[in-house]
Formats: sequence, structure tokens, C-alpha cells
Amino acid sequence: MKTILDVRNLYKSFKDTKVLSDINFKVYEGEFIAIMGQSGSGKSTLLYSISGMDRPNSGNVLLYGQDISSLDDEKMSEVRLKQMGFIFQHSYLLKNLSIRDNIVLPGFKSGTLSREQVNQNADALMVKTGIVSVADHDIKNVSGGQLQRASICRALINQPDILFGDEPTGSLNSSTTKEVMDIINNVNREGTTVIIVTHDAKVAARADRVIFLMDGNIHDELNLGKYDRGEKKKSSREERLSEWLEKQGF
Ligand SMILES: Nc1ncnc2c1ncn2[C@@H]1O[C@H](COP(=O)(O)OP(=O)(O)OP(=O)(O)O)[C@@H](O)[C@H]1O
Repeated sequence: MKTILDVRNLYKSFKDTKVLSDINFKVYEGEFIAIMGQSGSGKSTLLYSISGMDRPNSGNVLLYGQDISSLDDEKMSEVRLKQMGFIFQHSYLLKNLSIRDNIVLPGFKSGTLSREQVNQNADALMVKTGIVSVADHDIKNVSGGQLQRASICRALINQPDILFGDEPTGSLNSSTTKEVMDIINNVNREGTTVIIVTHDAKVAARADRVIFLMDGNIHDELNLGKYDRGEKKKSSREERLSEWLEKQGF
């Protein structure tokens, strides 16, 4: 298995407050990782530190062997734009633009694909995520679930190697959560590595591996194996996770 991300001795503090220390883990190409832990354990800080949205104080983050923790801001922005996609609890789509315009924008900005290819990718992504019918709607005139699907399309427009999500279903109801997670599982099945932070055990149960953070350290991890939508024993996957989470005191 090829390593896509190699996190070594990562340390992060805010002023004198230590938030993360001794963080070491590898992510393999095509994996789906969920990061869990109590509120304040450092999950978002970890996600931001490994995705170049923030910088660790020390340690290294290697993306396909290249140390991205030492890149200057301009190079880091380029890596983020071309190799990474991001989704958050709230969509952060631009107001007064249509769903389609929001999706194509990072594609035009990156300049790797022609405008025509970007438009084609956007169409294909909107078909996959079921939002073609609202492509030309202003973002004010769509549902929360449609907004999150559009955020996923925008995150995938440059065909990133890794999709990062910080509580991507945090503001969705349970049926929309399921639909959005089906999309994320499909994206992962097609080869994109996925790393998300979540509080929701049902969401984390769709990951291959769950990492549990406690007080800024990796306390434990659980291998669940690949999620299969047609799986008969889906509940046993959730049960394994919930027993394990109980052991972590979650
Ligand atoms: N920019 C910042 N400046 C100062 N302290 C910060 C900053 N960002 C996070 N922290 C602190 O770092 C700690 C970890 O925060 P973080 O948001 O990573 O935790 P979390 O596990 O994601 O929490 P939650 O589940 O509540 O979102 C907290 O004590 C938080 O107050």
C-alpha cells in the first residue's frame, strides 16, 4: 500500500498551550480515516495541521514523500488547491453566485484543466451528487443538504488526492447525513483518500480506520475495514465501533 500522508512527531501549541504532541501516523492511498475524540481534544487542530490550513510548531507532514510543513505560503496554497479538497460543517459557498459558479471557481483558479474540462467535471459531479436540477439556483435558494453536496462538488473539482472534512455532516439531519455519507463513501471507493473529523459514531462507522484523540495524543485506533453499502452486518460494524468508543470513555 502506498503511503499518501506521513505525519511525524507533530507538535502544535497556541501560545503556551500545548494542543497536540507526539502525533505519528500514516495514511495509505485510498483509505478513509475518521478522527474522533472529546470536544477540545485537538481534532480540528490536527486536521488543519496535516492539511496545511495551519502549521505545526514542529514535526513533519509528508504528502507523497514531500514535506509540506516546510513549504512557503504560496506553495502550500497551490498544494491545497490542486491536491486537497475541503468540506466543513457549514458550506462557505459564495453568496450571490449560483451553485454551478461556486463549484467551477476553484477549477478555473487552479488553471490545470481547460475551462471546458472544468465545466464538464462540474456537470459530472453534480449528476453524481444529485444537484443538477439546482445548478443555476442562487445558493440562498437550496436546502442544507444540497448546499453540502455542492460543497463536496467544489472540493472535488480539481480531482484532489485527499478530501478533508471537519464535521461535514454536523449541521445535517439524519437522513441527509446518510445521503451525504453515501456520496463520500462513493468518492472514496473511486480512489480519493478521505480524512474527516466527526462526533457522530454512525458517520465514523463508514471509515476504514478510526483514530481516537485524547488530550492531544493519539490514544488508540480501530481498524474497521472497507465499508460496503450492501453489507448485511452493517450493525456489527457500528457495534464494534461503539464498544471501542466506550472503552475510550467516549
Ligand atoms: N486558534 C486558536 N487559538 C488558541 N487556542 C486554540 C485555537 N484553536 C484551537 N484552540 C484550542 O485548542 C484546543 C483544541 O481545539 P480543537 O478545536 O482542535 O478541538 P476539537 O477536538 O476539534 O474540539 P471540538 O470537538 O469541540 O470541535 C482547545 O482547547 C481550543 O480552545
